[in-house]
Amino acid sequence: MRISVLGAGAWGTALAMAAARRHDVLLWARDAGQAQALQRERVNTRYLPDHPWPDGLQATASLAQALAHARDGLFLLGTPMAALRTTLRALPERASAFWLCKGFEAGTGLLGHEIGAQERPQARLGVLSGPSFAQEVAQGRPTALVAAAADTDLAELAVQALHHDQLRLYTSNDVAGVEVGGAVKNVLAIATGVADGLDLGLNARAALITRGLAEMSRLGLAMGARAETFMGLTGMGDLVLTATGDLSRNRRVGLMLAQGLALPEVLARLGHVAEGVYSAATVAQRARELGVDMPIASAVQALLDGRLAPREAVSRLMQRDAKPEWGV
Ligand SMILES: NC(=O)C1=CN([C@@H]2O[C@H](COP(=O)(O)OP(=O)(O)OC[C@H]3O[C@@H](n4cnc5c(N)ncnc54)[C@H](O)[C@@H]3O)[C@@H](O)[C@H]2O)C=CC1
Ligand SMILES: O=C(CO)COP(=O)(O)O
Repeated sequence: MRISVLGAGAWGTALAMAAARRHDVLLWARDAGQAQALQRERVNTRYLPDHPWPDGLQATASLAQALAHARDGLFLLGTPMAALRTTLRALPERASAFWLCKGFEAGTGLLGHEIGAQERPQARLGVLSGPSFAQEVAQGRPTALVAAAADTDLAELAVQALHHDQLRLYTSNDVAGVEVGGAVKNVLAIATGVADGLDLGLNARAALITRGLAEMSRLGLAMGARAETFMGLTGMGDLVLTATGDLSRNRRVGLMLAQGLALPEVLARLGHVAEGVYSAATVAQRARELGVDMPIASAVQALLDGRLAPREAVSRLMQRDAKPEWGV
């Protein structure tokens, strides 16, 4: 199969490497210098150093070439959420594509499938998500992902592209559920990073993860998702990974904020995108519109906006009235 991966960050590169073991894969980097370096060095020194490329992977800075390459194959969109709309707009009208980004679009508050319906209504579109640090996938360590699409044949195309010994692909048709899980877990990972950075303990972290999962599920159900999706890989699975794993950029944002660093300094040190920073406000916005209570996500947003200091954000959560664990 011919596959083009658009966006040469850590995750786009890791999946391009995985697919290239069995397919003809072209990785598009928007920066010509970066594309030349990738092609010459056959390793992504900036985003995924120490992981040499398989023979089946080539890089280009020509978007036209990348679009032609997978015209009848599969596109994997590896840009951050902020670039998903423009990337979708560049695709052929009837392309088959999965995006890899996790978040709500800043400003509009839309999920990927809602942007896709606006920009490429005739294309076959889906989302690839699940607990998966790029670095571990590049190392060939066992990982499970979910390919979610309304079109079952399209989900099967993702399986053909990526399913192999160390990478297990599950399929789903709950696109909204898979996307809400991926977007909200990033915001929650900032919260557990803050709690761990303040040394609040393992009890606090378990409470944040569990109550965060309840918030994620409430929002998802209000948006038409299915409850079981939040118990699966793209809900609980990705939340546990990101909230506890130090490879997570979102968790590291929380850890650094707890040390007292200002957000611009945190982002400069990170050197990668941390989608939770950009999604926190839109999670809160969608929750407000739908009348869904999301106290942890709201506290993270207040922290990122500079309205609360890390300890104040924690106090705000602890001072809430007692209530039943389930129900309103
Ligand atoms: N790194 C990981 O372990 C995983 C990341 N993701 C998601 O994948 C998405 C991308 O993340 P990473 O690859 O880790 O980010 P990264 O920070 O490593 O790289 C981002 C890449 O996107 C490129 N980019 C930014 N704006 C662009 C535009 N307008 N057009 C083309 N390219 C553009 C940058 O040049 C850079 O190459 C995020 O939404 C992230 O949440 C999902 C699963 C795992
Ligand atoms: O989505 C991820 C793992 O599934 C990566 O999380 P971070 O963006 O926080 O590193």
